[in-house]
Amino acid sequence: MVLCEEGNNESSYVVCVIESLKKKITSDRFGYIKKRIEENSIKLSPITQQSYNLSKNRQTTSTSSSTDLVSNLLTKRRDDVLCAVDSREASPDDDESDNSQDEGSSTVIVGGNLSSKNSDGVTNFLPCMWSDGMTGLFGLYALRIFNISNQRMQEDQSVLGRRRIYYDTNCGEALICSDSEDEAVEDEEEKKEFKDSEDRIIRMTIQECGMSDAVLDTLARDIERAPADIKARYEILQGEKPEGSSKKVPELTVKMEDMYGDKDLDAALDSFDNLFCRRCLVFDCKLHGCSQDLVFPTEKQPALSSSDDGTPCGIHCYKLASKPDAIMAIDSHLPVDVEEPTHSLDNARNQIGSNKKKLGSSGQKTKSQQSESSSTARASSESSESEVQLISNKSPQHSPGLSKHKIGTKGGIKKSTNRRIAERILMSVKKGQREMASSDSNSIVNGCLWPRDMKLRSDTRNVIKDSVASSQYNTQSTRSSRKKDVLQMENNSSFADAQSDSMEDTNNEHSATDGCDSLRKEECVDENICKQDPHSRSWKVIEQGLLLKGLEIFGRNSCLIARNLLGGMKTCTDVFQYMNYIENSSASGALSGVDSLVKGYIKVSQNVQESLPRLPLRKESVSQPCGDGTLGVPNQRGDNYECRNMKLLLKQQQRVLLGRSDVSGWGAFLKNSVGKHEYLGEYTGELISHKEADKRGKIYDRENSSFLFNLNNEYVLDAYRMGDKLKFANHSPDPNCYAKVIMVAGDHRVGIFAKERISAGEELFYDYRYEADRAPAWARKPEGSGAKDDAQPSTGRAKKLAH
Ligand SMILES: C[S@@+](CC[C@H](N)C(=O)[O-])C[C@H]1O[C@@H](n2cnc3c(N)ncnc32)[C@H](O)[C@@H]1O
Repeated sequence: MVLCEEGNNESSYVVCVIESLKKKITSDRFGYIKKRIEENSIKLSPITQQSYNLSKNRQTTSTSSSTDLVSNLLTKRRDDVLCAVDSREASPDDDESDNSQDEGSSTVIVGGNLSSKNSDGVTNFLPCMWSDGMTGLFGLYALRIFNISNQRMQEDQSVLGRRRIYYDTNCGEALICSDSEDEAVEDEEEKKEFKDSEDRIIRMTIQECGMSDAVLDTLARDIERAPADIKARYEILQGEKPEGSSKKVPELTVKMEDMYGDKDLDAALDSFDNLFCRRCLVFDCKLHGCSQDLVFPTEKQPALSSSDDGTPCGIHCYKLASKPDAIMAIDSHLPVDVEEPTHSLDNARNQIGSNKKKLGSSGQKTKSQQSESSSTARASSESSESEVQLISNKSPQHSPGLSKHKIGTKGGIKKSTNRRIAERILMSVKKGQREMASSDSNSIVNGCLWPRDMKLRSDTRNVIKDSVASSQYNTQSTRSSRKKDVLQMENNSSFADAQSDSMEDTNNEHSATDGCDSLRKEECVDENICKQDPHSRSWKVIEQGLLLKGLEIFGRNSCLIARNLLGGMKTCTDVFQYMNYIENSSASGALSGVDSLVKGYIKVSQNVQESLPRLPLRKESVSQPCGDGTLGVPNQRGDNYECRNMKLLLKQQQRVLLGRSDVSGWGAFLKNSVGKHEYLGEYTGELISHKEADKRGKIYDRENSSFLFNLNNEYVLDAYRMGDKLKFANHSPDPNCYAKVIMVAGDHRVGIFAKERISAGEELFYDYRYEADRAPAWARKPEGSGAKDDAQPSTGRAKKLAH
């Protein structure tokens, strides 16, 4: 420490003291950081070494066998993404590439092998481009099913909640735009916290030089606060730590530990592994609950056949259900930290909870414990990334890598832990089998739902209740813009339709045990299905739809389908049994509706060459016409009504082209002619809150270009930055299309349908249904047109409304 001489000038003495304190703090800080870097590099070295070994091992293995898909995995993934991006950029005007926007919105980016087109010309694995150019960075790790859940902006990410950032018309640079004075003031007034280092300078300087005005002034100048604040802070500090009790040098060290102790590398990595959502690319994603397991095409198992390495994907894996002895093998197969299957979000959340707890209690743990737990967590997380292949990759060449990994992981595990895990899994499996048996018999005797179905049913009902309640709320409401803004669902036949479409039992709000017929119309669309095998009976239409999608994406891999698409709904065993049931059902006539679709997919997926990356199937080759009675439901409205959800789910949409509109800017045009009520496609976009929408709307209104669509009383779709081509459909009071909010797999989604027969090449219009008091001139209904506006007056921004 520099020695300061007390002289006449008190102020320069104080400055000298402060400077020397700062130097001391800085050097302590450097020392501490250096120490932590060294510690962390020691901790990291086994991990990096292990990754290096794995990668090296794969490389060696792949040289010995050309069939190994995981050869030089890291380079391959990088190259794949670059290729995909290149191919997209190469053909901007290509007709097929037009379609890529459509496809892009439902694209599943599955690590590498982002093939842009298959031989049938069906584009499937194209990267969703982030407007901010993040694809290159995150594309490798993102599994994104944009269409299914769109993208929910978190409140804390709110553009307005932070710094009022908007995006310019070129979709590129952000505009910083403060449009709310109140919020700006609020931000300014936010109290600045004192840093630990500032606290120490205040305390030590005053202890050294006293608390004269000159000292306070100098400190105030240095720390950029008011002298009164410095004084108040010192008093607080004194209250926290009575004078005289502080021992200067040790305190400094302890303080450093406090300051940086929580910035532990393990904790950070744990957070990343467990809390970072790889779909939305944010931490603590509310939509997906946690980080998603990653899936790569190399994981895709072909037919469930002999070469299976027997590694179960979790306690509900069909491999365990069919062969309980296999549990003993888990000892050497399961990643150490896998205590629960990742079949449901709940489980995942629980896992997060426990991880959080682990982090929270890190103070009680020793460092080595922390290190061990986190590296095992990482190991399990890694298993969700590349090591998911462990589950599915059956190539014998890959096995050595796998076993290496296991050995590496196992190194830090005590045998007793393994035994405990195995015992727990054994118990769970037995319990599961007991429950399965009893619920099965119950369902046969009473003809009612399985317990799991009951839960789902009640969950679904809650969702519906919420929707109905909120729609009632909305129709009654005159309280706020939001309430008036959203769908008038109850009065609105469209939403009632939408509900009855997928949730026929909304009105049957009796007890869940009222009998299966009334409750299960939704899942047992086909009464014949109810009478069939229990495997089929318990499958809802939406679950079957997801299974179809799963077969299309992963092939016949029950582990991956269950985990990625049917989490919380069906287990791996359920999927496996159902697929077997379908496959073994003899005559094609014995299967109806979706069952035969599933069979088609199973059949085709078996034929897909195993060595190729996923080949997208032509939907037309396996789909069957709807509304012809194959679903067992009379064609109630004669307009393919009952297929709407499925069409949305399966993206069976029309080709839409982009062109210069007859009315304004760009417009959407239909490539082929369609009949009345035909499903044309989906209006997709970012899923944002109404608050966010109102804030963005201000900017959009200024630009006279809004892509906001009112989805429900919680969310608005904003297609400004991303969305399907249908977002370019313009408004007309006498349109040829209409928009409808439909419940699909528990999500509200917007479908655009033909209001009449539309010829090929026609421009598509629908009525934006802007509220009268907010509609721009071009969307106002002509005076005396007699058109009744059922929208309530409100104060928010104009948003499109469904019928
Ligand atoms: C969803 S965008 C439709 C695509 C738009 N034409 C474009 O080029 O981006 C909605 C915007 O298109 C314009 N628009 C849509 N229908 C219109 C109409 N009938 N007359 C004038 N402008 C219209 C308005 O500026 C509106 O905000």
